[in-house]
Amino acid sequence: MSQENLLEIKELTKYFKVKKEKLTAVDNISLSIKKGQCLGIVGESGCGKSTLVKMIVGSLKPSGGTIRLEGIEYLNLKGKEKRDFWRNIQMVFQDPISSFPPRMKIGNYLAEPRLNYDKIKKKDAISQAKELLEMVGLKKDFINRYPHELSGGQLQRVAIARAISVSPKLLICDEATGALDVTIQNKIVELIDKLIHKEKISCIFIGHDLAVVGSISDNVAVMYLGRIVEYMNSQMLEKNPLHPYTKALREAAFDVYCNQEDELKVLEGDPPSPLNIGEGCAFAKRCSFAKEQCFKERPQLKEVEKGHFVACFI
Ligand SMILES: Nc1ncnc2c1ncn2[C@@H]1O[C@H](COP(=O)(O)OP(=O)(O)OP(=O)(O)O)[C@@H](O)[C@H]1O
Repeated sequence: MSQENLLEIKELTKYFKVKKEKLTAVDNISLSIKKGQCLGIVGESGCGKSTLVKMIVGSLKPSGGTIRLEGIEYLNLKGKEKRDFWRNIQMVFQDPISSFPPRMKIGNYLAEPRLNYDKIKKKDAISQAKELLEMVGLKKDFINRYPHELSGGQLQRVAIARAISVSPKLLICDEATGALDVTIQNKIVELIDKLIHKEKISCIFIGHDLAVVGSISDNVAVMYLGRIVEYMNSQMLEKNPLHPYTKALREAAFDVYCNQEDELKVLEGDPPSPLNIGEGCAFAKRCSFAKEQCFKERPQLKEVEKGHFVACFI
């Protein structure tokens, strides 16, 4: 294990049994995240993003492969070690309101993780809650409010504050801005960006919008039907994406990368069923460059320049 890597995922796979058939949701994925870096994961609905995250946070058991944080295969931990471990990985979800207990004041909600993990005094936890609120750009007196008294964007700030309250090593944002309108979305992305750098937290930022994901991430993995089809840093994503699928996503993300006057190109067709991916490249049927080989053989992820990996024969 490299000294610098915080998270290492090796050959991770998840199958589901659907009516006696095997559905491949995550197919042999290997990834690593360095300390303090943000990895973006992008792909259309159904490509396996949530399944991948559920395995990282221990809510789904992998069918194969390993996940290590600082070298520890943490999914096998038991008892106190397991309890203590989980503060290291915190999540922010898409829908802020559903993750809040409606009758719990914001102050108590923010104080709860420190009370549980560190057994600090309630008075100290509430005072830290006020600091956390200020850190995420909210007023201290929000501690006395209930979730329904806050907007979606404000609630998402509180969710982020709670996630960082226990000084995690890895913050996972699963479509964390997806339910917010665009101006609020940008502010939340800026906030996450500022906090992960200030607190030196590594981050996995998941979304279906390449522009949003690219704007916060150091490296981006593009997923298609359970596999990574391209992995590169955000400069390569902006200047030289190579996989036809990444290019199509990039063109669709016109607001950041393209001239707003350009015609918006939409990716046509649906991905094939994960029950029946077939032999060839899973993207071949939607790819305007596909040649005979693409329908017969599965392209493997290969390094084409330093740090830039692509699974494509073209
Ligand atoms: N519990 C399950 N049982 C059977 N199939 C599942 C299960 N969970 C997910 N899947 C299937 O696995 C594939 C990947 O789903 P997943 O939710 O990981 O995709 P996603 O990229 O997160 O999509 P979205 O952006 O819509 O959340 C899909 O085909 C989905 O239908």
